[in-house]
Amino acid sequence: MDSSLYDDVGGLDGLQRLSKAFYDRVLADELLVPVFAHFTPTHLDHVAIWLTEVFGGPADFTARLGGHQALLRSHLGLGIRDEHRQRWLDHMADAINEVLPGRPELARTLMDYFDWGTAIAQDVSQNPVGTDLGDPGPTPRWGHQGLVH
Ligand code: HEM
Repeated sequence: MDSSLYDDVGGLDGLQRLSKAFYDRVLADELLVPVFAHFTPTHLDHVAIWLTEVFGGPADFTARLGGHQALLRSHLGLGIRDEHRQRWLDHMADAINEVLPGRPELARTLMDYFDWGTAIAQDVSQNPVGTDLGDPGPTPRWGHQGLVH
């Protein structure tokens, strides 16, 4: 399959709609609101730009927003627990169903990424703000067969 996941989800526009549908749910959830206490609307755009790069679109998160290391650093000190991560995944699955309905195979591939990525976010979040994470390497890329690199 030659198309990127980025193309399959409808490019940046599709990812912005996904990000919006996701945060509408997160910010209405009493379990998650304390974790997202410092949410600002830029967060929504930044997530769409991160996913653009991961799913094979332009590398704008690396060019403009600090790349892989900045993404990891955003999660320092959050102390994400198992139930936070699970709820995050539940909201993402619902948001995918809303924005990309009737595409179970695509939904599964996207959720494979989110399953993988949320485990890393949870792990990193146990470290205090300011922890030196070293060089995590380039932003990961995810395709139809899973992790590309
Ligand atoms: C694949 C998994 C994930 C991705 C792609 C992701 C993406 C992002 C991005 C791009 C940012 C930076 C936002 C900005 O610069 O404004 C961010 C920050 C953040 N993420 Fe995640 N995240 C993931 C998992 C999680 C999980 C599991 C949680 C908690 C349950 C979480 C909670 C947060 C919080 C609280 C912030 C900082 C909020 C803020 O600055 O307003 N993330 N995330």
